[in-house]
Amino acid sequence: MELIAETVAAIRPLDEAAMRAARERHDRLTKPRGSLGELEELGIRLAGVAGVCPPPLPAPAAVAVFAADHGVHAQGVTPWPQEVTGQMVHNFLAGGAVVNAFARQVGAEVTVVDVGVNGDLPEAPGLLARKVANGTADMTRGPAMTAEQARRAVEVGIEAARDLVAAGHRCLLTGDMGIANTTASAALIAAFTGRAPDDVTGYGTGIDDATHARKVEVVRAALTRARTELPGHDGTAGADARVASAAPLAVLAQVGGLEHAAIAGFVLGAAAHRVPVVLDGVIAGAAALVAVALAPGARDFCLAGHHSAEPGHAAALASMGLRPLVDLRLRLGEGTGALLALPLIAGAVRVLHEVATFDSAGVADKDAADVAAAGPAGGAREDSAAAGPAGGAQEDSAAPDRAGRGREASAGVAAAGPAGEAENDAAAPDGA
Ligand SMILES: Cc1cc2ncn([C@H]3O[C@H](COP(=O)(O)O)[C@@H](O)[C@H]3O)c2cc1C
Ligand SMILES: O=C(O)c1cccnc1
Repeated sequence: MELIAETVAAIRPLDEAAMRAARERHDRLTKPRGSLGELEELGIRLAGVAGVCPPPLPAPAAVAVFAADHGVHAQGVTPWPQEVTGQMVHNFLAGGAVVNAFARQVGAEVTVVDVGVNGDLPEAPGLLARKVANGTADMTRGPAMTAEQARRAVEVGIEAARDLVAAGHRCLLTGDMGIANTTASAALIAAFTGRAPDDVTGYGTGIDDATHARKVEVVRAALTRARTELPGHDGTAGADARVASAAPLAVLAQVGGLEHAAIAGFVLGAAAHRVPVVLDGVIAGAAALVAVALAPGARDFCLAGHHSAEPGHAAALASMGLRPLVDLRLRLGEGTGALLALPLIAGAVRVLHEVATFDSAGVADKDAADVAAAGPAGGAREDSAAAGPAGGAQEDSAAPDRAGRGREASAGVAAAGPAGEAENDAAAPDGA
């Protein structure tokens, strides 16, 4: 079978049993229920991704920076010369970019993938030479890529994910480098979400208002042209999102970039291997729309690292129902926003491995406290009402075998390694 179809077919839903085990475990840990907010949901989802509770820590982690050039650069949508794409690749390989500093900070490995930089790059350690073309064509004048180039670039991403997972990486992060790629991102996001170009086109690396106005018109012109070449398109903006979801690769070829294609493949590959993939900013958001249109189940394997200053990013994340972990008004790309989120993801997982349960720590369970304090959260009150005032705590202390097992299991996390207790939990939830 062809690699893209094979990868899409390999993507399975989240593992419900592992998520149930994680949910139940969260409720037994020595903290008020729900007190870790979205990190609890994150830990539960990661259990579903891995199919085990607790899920593996997201380490070692690897960020893949997909680099490519854009023909639409000729339309004056960015003040930066196209050569900066290749020059930044050298900087990544020398360890001198922001992505390298942040990767060192969180212990992630950086891999740079040349999927379409205009011009030759010398071989170098850390560089995967996977050039599909010397950049895309100008999307205002014709399709950015041929169907074959788009397919091949998606495969490059799938293969990169496969190889990083095979090398032992347990969390993948997306990165990008491509001068003018926020223009292609805006076009993809407009096409897939149906939003208007002026809603989703931002200031990229930093442009003046006149350049921004031109950029919006460039996105509009590319979409208008593309509609005439997409089978089944009636030429109206209202049909964009329907056509994009029915023919994502065709839309990708019309207005996307080679790095968008590769990142879409990277997302699919991570999902097929049941490894979480942390999305960086607007370029990753646009690429993930392509991946999710190809395989809706891939969405559950995506974590939104951060909220970029580019307006299209929020539109892309909202349409996939993903909430960003951090919001620092970054507008850089390279994988920087994804890397900054990694410690939060690790924290969400570590809680499930290391935090003691009420039984094991000898802390009185919540129900007694809830009844006394009638805490502010509606959920807590509901729970105590449902469980009754006698509560799990008393029951637990009256059942030494369960308390004992709890203590032993908790210690076993450190001694026997992460998976031990989890599998027990999944097989025989404690609270049953
Ligand atoms: C020195 C430099 C380093 C970067 N690192 C990431 N980007 C980011 O900016 C580019 C997109 O912005 P636009 O669409 O406005 O050209 C991409 O290469 C992206 O990764 C950079 C841009 C520059 C100039
Ligand atoms: O959101 C991003 O990742 C981004 C924003 C501006 C420029 N480059 C990347």
